[in-house]
Amino acid sequence: MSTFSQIKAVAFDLDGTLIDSVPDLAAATRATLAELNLPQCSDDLVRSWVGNGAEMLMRRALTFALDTEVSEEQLQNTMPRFMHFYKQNLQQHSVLYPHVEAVLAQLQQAGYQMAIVTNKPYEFTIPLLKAFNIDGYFGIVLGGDSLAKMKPDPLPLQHILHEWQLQVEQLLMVGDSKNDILAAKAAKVASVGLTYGYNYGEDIGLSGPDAVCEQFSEITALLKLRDNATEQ
Ligand SMILES: O=C(O)COP(=O)(O)O
Ligand SMILES: [Mg+2]
Repeated sequence: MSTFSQIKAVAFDLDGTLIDSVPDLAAATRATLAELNLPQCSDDLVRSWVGNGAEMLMRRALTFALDTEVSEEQLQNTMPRFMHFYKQNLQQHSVLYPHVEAVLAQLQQAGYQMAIVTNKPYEFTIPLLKAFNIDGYFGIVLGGDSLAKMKPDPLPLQHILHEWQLQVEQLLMVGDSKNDILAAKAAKVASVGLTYGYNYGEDIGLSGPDAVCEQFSEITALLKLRDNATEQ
């Protein structure tokens, strides 16, 4: 029996999995640093800082710009400015990755339950899903601040298992970061690692997901769905 044969529900990561959000995260980071008269950062640097939520992104940005550990006070003073700038432009430059919409539609049609498990703050997650018109696919949406702990902690996936009364063999986590794979392993659910996203510049295969995909459309083949998502 294949690892994926009993899957009934899929939990998707958001940034670097469904949406290439770095351009807008980077713009908000730069606007925040500019306001503080601090040195600027490239999209590539920001890409290497994404993965542990907005606060950690800003902590990494400030540590880079100040060239020293940032104080808790400075971080807490800066966060509202970053949140303000990002909220203003959540999807100006961000895009859905290829085939995302078609695959989600196909999975929905095939009867899979779908959820979002992101480390992004919840207040940004819903507007972003709505902006790309994919919010209707997800029965549960968890942001990094929705529960007491975020990925790589297993809590968000355990929450989904509990809410949907699933056995561990029935849930699949799909993500681009080792935080997704570690969370899946800790929750004892299967995982797929995507190579095109953000993983601190590391090879996602090194985290040991059950499968590695180069494109989102490969998920349908893993779940043995007829692959018509990309046949248009
Ligand atoms: O906001 C982040 O740092 C990462 O978000 P993600 O969990 O959707 O990849
Ligand atoms: Mg991600």
